[in-house]
Amino acid sequence: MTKPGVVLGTEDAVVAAAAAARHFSFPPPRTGGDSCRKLAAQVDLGAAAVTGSWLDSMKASSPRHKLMAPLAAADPEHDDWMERHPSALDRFDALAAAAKGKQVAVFLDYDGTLSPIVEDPDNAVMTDEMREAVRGVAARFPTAIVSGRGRDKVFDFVGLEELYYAGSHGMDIRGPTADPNNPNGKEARSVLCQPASEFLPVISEVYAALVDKVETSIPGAKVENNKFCLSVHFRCVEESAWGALFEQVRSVLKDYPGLRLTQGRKVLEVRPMIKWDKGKALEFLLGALGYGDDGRGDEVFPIYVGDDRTDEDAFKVLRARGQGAGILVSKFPKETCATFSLREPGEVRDFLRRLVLLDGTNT
Ligand SMILES: O=P(O)(O)OC[C@H]1O[C@H](O[C@H]2O[C@H](CO)[C@@H](O)[C@H](O)[C@H]2O)[C@H](O)[C@@H](O)[C@@H]1O
Repeated sequence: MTKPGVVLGTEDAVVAAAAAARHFSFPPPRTGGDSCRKLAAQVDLGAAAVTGSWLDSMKASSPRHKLMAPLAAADPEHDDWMERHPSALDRFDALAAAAKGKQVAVFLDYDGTLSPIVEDPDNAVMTDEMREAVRGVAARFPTAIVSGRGRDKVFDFVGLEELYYAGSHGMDIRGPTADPNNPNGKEARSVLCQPASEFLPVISEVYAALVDKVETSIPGAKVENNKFCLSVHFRCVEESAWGALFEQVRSVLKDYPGLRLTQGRKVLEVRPMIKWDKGKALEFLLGALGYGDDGRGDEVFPIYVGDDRTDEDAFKVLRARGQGAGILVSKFPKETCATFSLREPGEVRDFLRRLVLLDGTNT
């Protein structure tokens, strides 16, 4: 079946899109375009892997760019990037017009999107204001959290039963356990997807090995068990020890060819070697909501908000479907497949509050 792009519902949308800057096109072209090159979250772990290239990549995961503050507005790099990835708040009207008449569905990454990045992953709480904004959106639209965290852990942080949760980078999906529009009782929707369940024993084994080898020998390193995947944090590790940390991780993983290594923000992620990522989770959830390839796929307007390399897989899915809005949370110009940008979680909260006010045709 051919998938049509989003059909703008009003004249306003056409005018708004036409007014967009020269490098910016919305709805996005289905094949990606210049700004959507292959973004490698995964790095080769084989014999040819050079520690130097890993180090470059680890440094790139924590860029020290100039802040995108108003003062930086004269910066050509900043201007060019903002032209290609305008603020979702500034372009909210165009986005709302494109969504008109469609079912909005909202997908939210957690760390760096709903909660600010902090040194200790166990302290990455979200504010009550953010929780209320998410609660408001979930009362209007199907809403999912898509996180690298273990599903139970991210649920503990968010604490809203009416959401879908896709933990472990989408390898552990569960539907809502309560319906905000059905105050008379709980509704446990039977959505469940665990494509990597056979890897549970090996992940536990590697977790123990990494704690033993990396945490004990590299000061500041922290290994986090996210159930179907693991995080090796180096945010609190001296940069001079990053190479040693990578070598330790590689020496553990060499005995586990079924696992692969990817990168996030000052974190190495150990994941099963299966074709599953946040993009697949997004496709699964859209299908579960009745908007898969085989059904009413063109009737939905998915909005995906995320800050990390792993979120690029979801942005790519939206590009490929030629619909919805990918929104990258970043203060710095970054290569991305997202269409829009927001600078930090405070802007995400403001965006969610505006979404709640969309007129009634989007429910
Ligand atoms: O997909 P996400 O919800 O963004 O999860 C990705 C990883 O996020 C967490 O690590 C990141 O946030 C930490 C807390 O702010 C920060 O200390 C760390 O440097 C970041 O990489 C989480 O701890 C990881 O397990 C997730 O995989």
